[in-house]
Amino acid sequence: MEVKQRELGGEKEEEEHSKVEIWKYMFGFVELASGRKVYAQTPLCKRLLKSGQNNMAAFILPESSPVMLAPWHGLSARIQGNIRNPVFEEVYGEDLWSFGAANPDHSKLFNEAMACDARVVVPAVIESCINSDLPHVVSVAQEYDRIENVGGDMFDYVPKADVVIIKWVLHDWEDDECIRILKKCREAIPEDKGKVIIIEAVIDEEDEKEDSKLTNVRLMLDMVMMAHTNTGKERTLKEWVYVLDDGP
Ligand SMILES: C[S@@+](CC[C@H](N)C(=O)[O-])C[C@H]1O[C@@H](n2cnc3c(N)ncnc32)[C@H](O)[C@@H]1O
Repeated sequence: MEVKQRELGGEKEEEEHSKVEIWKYMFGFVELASGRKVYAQTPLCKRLLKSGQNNMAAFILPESSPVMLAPWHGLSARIQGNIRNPVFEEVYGEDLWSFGAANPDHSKLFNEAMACDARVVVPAVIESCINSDLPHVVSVAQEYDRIENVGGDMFDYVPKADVVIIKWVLHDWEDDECIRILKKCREAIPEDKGKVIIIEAVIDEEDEKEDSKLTNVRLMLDMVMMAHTNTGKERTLKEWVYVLDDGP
Protein backbone atom coordinates (compact mmCIF):
# COMPACT_ATOMS: atom_id res chain seq x y z
CA MET A 1 0.00 0.00 0.00
CA GLU A 2 2.81 2.42 0.88
CA VAL A 3 4.49 1.79 -2.50
CA LYS A 4 1.22 2.54 -4.25
CA GLN A 5 0.86 5.68 -2.19
CA ARG A 6 4.26 7.00 -3.22
CA GLU A 7 3.35 6.55 -6.86
CA LEU A 8 0.28 8.73 -6.51
CA GLY A 9 0.38 12.48 -6.38
CA GLY A 10 -1.52 15.44 -4.89
CA GLU A 11 -5.11 14.96 -3.84
CA LYS A 12 -5.20 11.31 -4.84
CA GLU A 13 -2.30 10.65 -2.52
CA GLU A 14 -4.04 12.46 0.35
CA GLU A 15 -7.24 10.49 -0.20
CA GLU A 16 -5.34 7.22 -0.32
CA HIS A 17 -3.39 8.18 2.77
CA SER A 18 -6.52 8.90 4.84
CA LYS A 19 -7.98 5.52 3.84
CA VAL A 20 -4.76 3.82 4.88
CA GLU A 21 -4.89 5.67 8.21
CA ILE A 22 -8.33 4.14 8.93
CA TRP A 23 -7.60 0.73 7.44
CA LYS A 24 -4.42 0.24 9.42
CA TYR A 25 -6.45 0.21 12.63
CA MET A 26 -9.39 -1.74 11.22
CA PHE A 27 -7.51 -4.46 9.33
CA GLY A 28 -4.34 -6.30 10.17
CA PHE A 29 -2.78 -9.70 10.77
CA VAL A 30 -4.87 -11.38 13.44
CA GLU A 31 -3.94 -14.63 15.16
CA LEU A 32 -6.79 -17.16 15.23
CA ALA A 33 -7.38 -19.55 18.16
CA SER A 34 -5.74 -22.26 16.02
CA GLY A 35 -2.57 -20.17 15.93
CA ARG A 36 -2.95 -19.42 12.19
CA LYS A 37 -2.42 -15.78 11.21
CA VAL A 38 -4.88 -14.22 8.78
CA TYR A 39 -5.34 -10.73 7.36
CA ALA A 40 -8.70 -9.70 8.79
CA GLN A 41 -10.65 -7.15 10.77
CA THR A 42 -8.93 -6.28 14.05
CA PRO A 43 -10.80 -6.43 17.38
CA LEU A 44 -11.16 -2.62 17.11
CA CYS A 45 -13.83 -3.18 14.42
CA LYS A 46 -16.16 -4.44 17.16
CA ARG A 47 -16.41 -0.84 18.36
CA LEU A 48 -18.14 -0.01 15.06
CA LEU A 49 -20.86 -2.66 15.38
CA LYS A 50 -24.10 -0.99 16.40
CA SER A 51 -24.98 -4.10 18.38
CA GLY A 52 -21.59 -4.19 20.14
CA GLN A 53 -21.00 -3.21 23.75
CA ASN A 54 -19.63 0.34 24.13
CA ASN A 55 -19.86 0.77 20.38
CA MET A 56 -18.48 4.00 18.96
CA ALA A 57 -20.13 3.81 15.53
CA ALA A 58 -22.18 6.97 16.15
CA PHE A 59 -18.98 8.81 17.02
CA ILE A 60 -17.48 8.71 13.55
CA LEU A 61 -20.71 9.48 11.67
CA PRO A 62 -20.89 13.27 12.21
CA GLU A 63 -17.21 13.74 11.38
CA SER A 64 -17.74 12.03 8.02
CA SER A 65 -21.05 13.81 7.31
CA PRO A 66 -21.14 16.41 4.50
CA VAL A 67 -22.06 19.12 7.04
CA MET A 68 -18.92 18.53 9.10
CA LEU A 69 -16.65 17.82 6.12
CA ALA A 70 -17.38 21.14 4.37
CA PRO A 71 -15.52 23.37 6.88
CA TRP A 72 -12.37 21.27 6.50
CA HIS A 73 -12.07 22.53 2.93
CA GLY A 74 -11.69 26.09 4.23
CA LEU A 75 -9.13 25.30 6.90
CA SER A 76 -6.02 26.05 4.80
CA ALA A 77 -7.45 29.37 3.69
CA ARG A 78 -8.29 30.24 7.30
CA ILE A 79 -4.79 29.34 8.51
CA GLN A 80 -3.24 31.38 5.70
CA GLY A 81 -5.39 34.33 6.75
CA ASN A 82 -7.46 34.37 3.56
CA ILE A 83 -10.71 33.84 5.47
CA ARG A 84 -11.50 36.16 8.34
CA ASN A 85 -14.28 34.17 10.03
CA PRO A 86 -13.93 30.79 11.73
CA VAL A 87 -14.44 28.17 9.00
CA PHE A 88 -17.69 26.67 10.27
CA GLU A 89 -19.23 30.13 10.44
CA GLU A 90 -17.79 31.00 7.02
CA VAL A 91 -19.60 28.01 5.49
CA TYR A 92 -22.89 28.17 7.42
CA GLY A 93 -23.15 31.79 8.61
CA GLU A 94 -23.49 30.69 12.26
CA ASP A 95 -21.62 28.63 14.83
CA LEU A 96 -21.99 24.89 15.36
CA TRP A 97 -24.42 25.27 18.28
CA SER A 98 -26.81 27.69 16.50
CA PHE A 99 -26.60 25.46 13.41
CA GLY A 100 -27.59 22.48 15.59
CA ALA A 101 -30.54 24.40 17.06
CA ALA A 102 -31.83 25.15 13.53
CA ASN A 103 -31.07 21.70 12.07
CA PRO A 104 -32.52 18.93 14.27
CA ASP A 105 -31.18 16.14 12.05
CA HIS A 106 -27.63 17.38 12.39
CA SER A 107 -28.13 18.01 16.10
CA LYS A 108 -29.32 14.40 16.54
CA LEU A 109 -26.26 13.06 14.71
CA PHE A 110 -23.95 15.19 16.86
CA ASN A 111 -25.71 14.43 20.15
CA GLU A 112 -25.68 10.69 19.47
CA ALA A 113 -21.92 10.89 18.85
CA MET A 114 -21.42 12.65 22.17
CA ALA A 115 -23.76 10.22 23.91
CA CYS A 116 -21.90 7.12 22.77
CA ASP A 117 -18.75 8.45 24.41
CA ALA A 118 -20.57 9.71 27.52
CA ARG A 119 -22.22 6.30 27.97
CA VAL A 120 -18.75 4.80 28.46
CA VAL A 121 -17.29 7.55 30.64
CA VAL A 122 -20.14 8.83 32.82
CA PRO A 123 -21.37 5.58 34.47
CA ALA A 124 -17.77 5.00 35.58
CA VAL A 125 -17.91 8.08 37.78
CA ILE A 126 -21.56 8.77 38.59
CA GLU A 127 -24.91 7.12 39.33
CA SER A 128 -27.33 10.02 39.38
CA CYS A 129 -26.96 13.56 38.06
CA ILE A 130 -28.37 16.62 36.35
CA ASN A 131 -27.70 16.63 32.62
CA SER A 132 -27.34 20.26 31.60
CA ASP A 133 -27.02 21.45 28.01
CA LEU A 134 -28.61 23.89 25.54
CA PRO A 135 -32.44 23.75 25.49
CA HIS A 136 -32.67 22.19 21.99
CA VAL A 137 -30.30 19.39 23.10
CA VAL A 138 -31.97 18.68 26.43
CA SER A 139 -35.48 18.76 24.94
CA VAL A 140 -34.70 15.60 22.92
CA ALA A 141 -32.47 13.90 25.51
CA GLN A 142 -33.37 10.37 26.52
CA GLU A 143 -35.13 10.09 29.90
CA TYR A 144 -33.42 8.00 32.55
CA ASP A 145 -34.26 7.32 36.20
CA ARG A 146 -32.03 9.41 38.44
CA ILE A 147 -31.06 11.81 35.62
CA GLU A 148 -32.70 15.23 35.53
CA ASN A 149 -32.43 17.12 32.24
CA VAL A 150 -32.05 20.90 32.61
CA GLY A 151 -31.78 23.16 29.55
CA GLY A 152 -29.98 26.50 29.69
CA ASP A 153 -27.01 28.62 28.69
CA MET A 154 -23.93 27.81 30.79
CA PHE A 155 -22.66 31.37 30.30
CA ASP A 156 -25.68 32.47 32.39
CA TYR A 157 -26.24 29.61 34.81
CA VAL A 158 -25.02 26.15 35.79
CA PRO A 159 -27.47 24.10 37.93
CA LYS A 160 -26.58 23.77 41.61
CA ALA A 161 -24.82 20.51 42.55
CA ASP A 162 -22.18 19.11 44.91
CA VAL A 163 -19.96 18.30 41.94
CA VAL A 164 -19.95 19.70 38.41
CA ILE A 165 -18.45 17.39 35.78
CA ILE A 166 -17.66 19.29 32.63
CA LYS A 167 -16.52 17.03 29.82
CA TRP A 168 -15.41 18.09 26.35
CA VAL A 169 -16.95 21.52 26.72
CA LEU A 170 -14.08 23.86 27.59
CA HIS A 171 -12.09 22.77 24.52
CA ASP A 172 -14.86 24.37 22.40
CA TRP A 173 -14.03 27.83 23.76
CA GLU A 174 -11.21 30.36 24.04
CA ASP A 175 -9.58 31.20 27.38
CA ASP A 176 -11.84 34.11 28.39
CA GLU A 177 -14.95 32.09 27.59
CA CYS A 178 -13.60 29.10 29.58
CA ILE A 179 -12.99 31.38 32.54
CA ARG A 180 -16.58 32.68 32.35
CA ILE A 181 -17.94 29.10 32.20
CA LEU A 182 -15.74 27.98 35.10
CA LYS A 183 -16.92 30.91 37.22
CA LYS A 184 -20.52 29.72 36.66
CA CYS A 185 -19.46 26.19 37.65
CA ARG A 186 -17.89 27.62 40.82
CA GLU A 187 -21.13 29.43 41.67
CA ALA A 188 -23.04 26.14 41.24
CA ILE A 189 -21.16 24.17 43.92
CA PRO A 190 -20.97 24.53 47.72
CA GLU A 191 -18.13 26.88 48.64
CA ASP A 192 -16.52 24.60 51.24
CA LYS A 193 -16.62 21.11 49.73
CA GLY A 194 -17.79 21.42 46.13
CA LYS A 195 -15.77 20.10 43.21
CA VAL A 196 -15.50 20.93 39.51
CA ILE A 197 -14.16 17.94 37.58
CA ILE A 198 -12.87 18.73 34.11
CA ILE A 199 -12.52 15.94 31.54
CA GLU A 200 -10.38 17.12 28.61
CA ALA A 201 -7.27 16.18 26.67
CA VAL A 202 -3.92 17.65 27.72
CA ILE A 203 -1.34 18.20 25.01
CA ASP A 204 2.09 17.56 26.45
CA GLU A 205 4.46 19.57 24.27
CA GLU A 206 7.60 18.43 26.06
CA ASP A 207 7.33 14.67 26.13
CA GLU A 208 4.99 13.69 23.32
CA LYS A 209 6.57 11.38 20.79
CA GLU A 210 5.31 11.73 17.27
CA ASP A 211 4.58 8.04 16.95
CA SER A 212 2.41 7.85 20.07
CA LYS A 213 -1.19 6.98 19.16
CA LEU A 214 -2.53 9.39 21.76
CA THR A 215 -0.44 12.26 20.42
CA ASN A 216 -2.15 11.81 17.07
CA VAL A 217 -5.58 11.70 18.72
CA ARG A 218 -4.93 14.86 20.75
CA LEU A 219 -3.57 16.77 17.75
CA MET A 220 -6.45 15.48 15.61
CA LEU A 221 -8.91 16.80 18.19
CA ASP A 222 -7.16 20.18 18.05
CA MET A 223 -7.72 20.25 14.27
CA VAL A 224 -11.38 19.28 14.79
CA MET A 225 -11.79 22.22 17.17
CA MET A 226 -10.30 24.52 14.53
CA ALA A 227 -12.64 23.20 11.83
CA HIS A 228 -15.85 23.08 13.83
CA THR A 229 -15.77 25.65 16.59
CA ASN A 230 -15.17 29.39 16.51
CA THR A 231 -12.54 29.63 19.21
CA GLY A 232 -11.94 26.12 20.56
CA LYS A 233 -8.59 24.35 20.91
CA GLU A 234 -6.89 21.56 22.82
CA ARG A 235 -4.55 22.86 25.51
CA THR A 236 -1.16 22.08 27.01
CA LEU A 237 -0.87 21.85 30.78
CA LYS A 238 0.51 25.39 30.85
CA GLU A 239 -2.54 26.65 28.92
CA TRP A 240 -4.90 24.79 31.29
CA VAL A 241 -3.12 26.27 34.30
CA TYR A 242 -3.66 29.77 32.87
CA VAL A 243 -7.39 29.11 32.41
CA LEU A 244 -7.75 27.50 35.85
CA ASP A 245 -5.75 30.13 37.72
CA ASP A 246 -8.01 32.88 36.43
CA GLY A 247 -11.17 30.76 36.55
CA PRO A 248 -12.79 29.39 39.71
C1 LIG B 1 -18.40 18.62 22.48
S1 LIG B 1 -20.01 18.56 23.14
C2 LIG B 1 -19.78 17.63 24.66
C3 LIG B 1 -21.06 17.07 25.17
C4 LIG B 1 -20.95 16.25 26.46
N1 LIG B 1 -20.45 17.06 27.55
C5 LIG B 1 -20.10 15.03 26.26
O1 LIG B 1 -18.94 15.03 26.64
O2 LIG B 1 -20.59 14.07 25.69
C6 LIG B 1 -20.23 20.22 23.74
C7 LIG B 1 -21.62 20.47 24.29
O3 LIG B 1 -21.71 21.83 24.75
C8 LIG B 1 -23.04 22.25 24.54
N2 LIG B 1 -23.11 23.71 24.56
C9 LIG B 1 -22.67 24.59 23.62
N3 LIG B 1 -22.93 25.85 24.00
C10 LIG B 1 -23.55 25.78 25.21
C11 LIG B 1 -24.06 26.76 26.11
N4 LIG B 1 -23.98 28.07 25.84
N5 LIG B 1 -24.65 26.33 27.25
C12 LIG B 1 -24.74 25.01 27.55
N6 LIG B 1 -24.25 24.04 26.74
C13 LIG B 1 -23.66 24.42 25.58
C14 LIG B 1 -23.36 21.65 23.17
O4 LIG B 1 -24.75 21.59 22.93
C15 LIG B 1 -22.72 20.27 23.28
O5 LIG B 1 -23.61 19.29 23.74
